[in-house]
Amino acid sequence: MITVRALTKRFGEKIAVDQLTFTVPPGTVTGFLGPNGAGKSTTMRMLLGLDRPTSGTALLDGKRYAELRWPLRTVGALLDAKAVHPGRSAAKHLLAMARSNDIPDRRVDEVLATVGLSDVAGKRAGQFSLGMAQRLGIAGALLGDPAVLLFDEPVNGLDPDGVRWVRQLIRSLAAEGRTILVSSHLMSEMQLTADHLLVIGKGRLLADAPLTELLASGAVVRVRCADRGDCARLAAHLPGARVEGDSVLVVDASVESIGDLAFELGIRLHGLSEEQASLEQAYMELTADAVEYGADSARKAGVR
Ligand SMILES: Nc1ncnc2c1ncn2[C@@H]1O[C@H](COP(=O)(O)OP(=O)(O)OP(=O)(O)O)[C@@H](O)[C@H]1O
Repeated sequence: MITVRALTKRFGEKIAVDQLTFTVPPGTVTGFLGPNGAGKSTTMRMLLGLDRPTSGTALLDGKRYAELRWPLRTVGALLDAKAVHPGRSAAKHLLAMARSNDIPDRRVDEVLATVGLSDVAGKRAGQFSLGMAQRLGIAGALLGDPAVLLFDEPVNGLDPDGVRWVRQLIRSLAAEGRTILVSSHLMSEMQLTADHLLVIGKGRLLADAPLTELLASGAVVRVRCADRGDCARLAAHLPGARVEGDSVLVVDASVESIGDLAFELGIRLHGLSEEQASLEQAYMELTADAVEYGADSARKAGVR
């Protein structure tokens, strides 16, 4: 279980994480989603004792990282796959980690087999491709058989086979009852991996909901008008409605209420249907104001 309470991190004037509160229960994959610079890595670093919170708490199974006698046996993490001594072999690297946490040496061979690196155990980590380095990082995370696992952008830079492998591994680790927090800036990736989503923007929590609920919240009613000119007239009566060609798109409204409204206004309709917005759309809407260097902020700043 991960418990984060009013967690805040300032770097000088900049607030990277702002009063973040959430819990991550065991047995499910929780996606930690937000645009670049949203504060995902900083939150994970505070959970791992690598950054000190300005205020608030970040707990792993009820304890701060610094209170854990053998941290690798409670929490495994993949943060920066390339942060490995380049001259050390994969096996030596893992052996050093194991011994520092009183983990039996045999775990090294076990985790190397789990991630498919047994054949290159003696090869220097500096010669590893990004995909291999990522697998080595995951082996290190699994070494202490921890109940809590943190993965920061685990599929970044992987080929399609690697991506599929990481996804399956993460799902199976959750099925074993572990607590899994996995960050990404890609909704499409989270849609395939996570059961539950924490969405953050500019350090603040924007959504904490099951994937299915976020999908439902993106429902849109599409109204096709027989006469295009009527679209604008209908949209004017519906807050938040948007005209798109011969259609009006409306969020948070029922087909019945829109049908009745069109009837009252004497507008002929050629179509009235409920559509599921893609998760990508729901995410874009949630984070529209929270993107640090997105197209939108560039536009607001007058950049073309
Ligand atoms: N050591 C630091 N000193 C100053 N500012 C920092 C530091 N670390 C992070 N930040 C700032 O804090 C904010 C959050 O960064 P963070 O890396 O946590 O975001 P993120 O959601 O992980 O983004 P990304 O997907 O780009 O890694 C950013 O604006 C970043 O520039």
